[in-house]
Formats: sequence, structure tokens, C-alpha cells
Amino acid sequence: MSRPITFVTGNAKKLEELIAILGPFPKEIVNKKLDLPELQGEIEDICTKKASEAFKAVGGPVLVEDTCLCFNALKGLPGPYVKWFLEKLGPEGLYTLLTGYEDKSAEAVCTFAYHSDENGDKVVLFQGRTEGEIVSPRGTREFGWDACFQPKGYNLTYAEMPKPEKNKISHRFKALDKLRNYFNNCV
Ligand SMILES: O=c1[nH]c(=O)c2ncn([C@@H]3O[C@H](COP(=O)(O)OP(=O)(O)OP(=O)(O)O)[C@@H](O)[C@H]3O)c2[nH]1
Ligand SMILES: [Mg+2]
Repeated sequence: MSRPITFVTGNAKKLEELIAILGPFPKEIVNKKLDLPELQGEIEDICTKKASEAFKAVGGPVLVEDTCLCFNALKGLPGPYVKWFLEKLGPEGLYTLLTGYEDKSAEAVCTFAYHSDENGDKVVLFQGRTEGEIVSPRGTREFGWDACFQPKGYNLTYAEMPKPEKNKISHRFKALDKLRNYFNNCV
């Protein structure tokens, strides 16, 4: 029996969504709550380094995830640094950042990184992107910046959508769909 994959995250809402989206999965996934050090830089580099840190901490197959919120008017910022912007400014402040810019479009980007114990240091990435727009916050405040992100083609923010609806179109769903295909076909 192969070893379970440990999903290392300090974020309970990410774990909740992963479980809801993945449903039955060919491998057992367990969770370890750990806030890993995060490199600065481009998304792919941050995720690869995060997976290596997790692998060192766990000593077996690991999965990590990094989420970015990229404002087109700000050339992709705050991107991977959205956690700190959100902590200081809240969803209202994220919206206010775009005052003075006509372009309110944004992209939510979710990148999972898988580090097995079979391929040396090789890390496999699975990325999902959902386009949308930054709006004045509406809906529940349960999860991060959900209240100020309205996906393209919808009149509701992520926070106003029923959870199953968000989980059908979200950045995280799209990344996990690729991960599921990888495990169904290649492993
Ligand atoms: O409204 C949201 N809808 C989402 O779908 C979503 N996914 C992540 N986030 C937030 O965006 C930042 C990412 O930073 P992040 O990837 O480093 O996460 P984290 O530090 O919380 O956990 P982790 O790094 O231990 O896995 C953190 O503030 C997360 O709370 C979301 N907010
Ligand atoms: Mg983090």
C-alpha cells in the first residue's frame, strides 16, 4: 500500500475546499497544519520551494498550494503577497487599491505542488486560473478575499455563491481537476 500524501497548509478553508472538490481520490490524503516559509518571487518558484520545505518537514510525499490574486491594472500585484495585503487592508482595502484605475479585472490563481519521494527533487505543478473583477465586498466573510472577487460571467461574488457553485468554477477547482487527471492517468 503506497504512503498517503500529506497536504501541508496552515489554512483550514483551503483544506475544506480540497476535500469538497476532490471527493473520492485514488490516493489517501492527510493534513498537516504547518505555516511553511515562503520565498518571494514568481508563483512557480514559490510553490516549488514551498513543496521542498514541506518535503523536508514531513519526510514523505507532500502536496502544498499557493494562491495569488492578481490585479491586471497593477501588473499582477498583489499576486502571491495578497495574504499580507488582505491582513492589513481587508477586502474593502483591496477594492480601494483600484480607485483611480478603470480596469478592475483580476485573476485568481491556484497552484498545487506535488513532491513525491520517488523522483528525486522533481516537483510537479498543477495550476488553475479564474478571471474576474474586484468589486466592493459583498457576501460572507468566511474566507479571505472571496467577498471582493466576482468571477467573469457572474453577478455574484465568490462569497455570495453557494459553496458547491464556487467549487465548480474556482481557481482551486481547476487546479485540482488537473491534479486528479495526473493521478488517474499517470500514477
Ligand atoms: O477569498 C479567498 N478565496 C480563496 O479561494 C482563497 N484561497 C486562498 N485565499 C487567501 O489568499 C491568501 C493566500 O496565501 P497563501 O496561499 O500563502 O495561503 P495561507 O498562508 O493562508 O496557507 P498556506 O500557505 O499555509 O497553504 C491567504 O490570505 C488565503 O486566506 C483565498 N481567499
Ligand atoms: Mg502561506
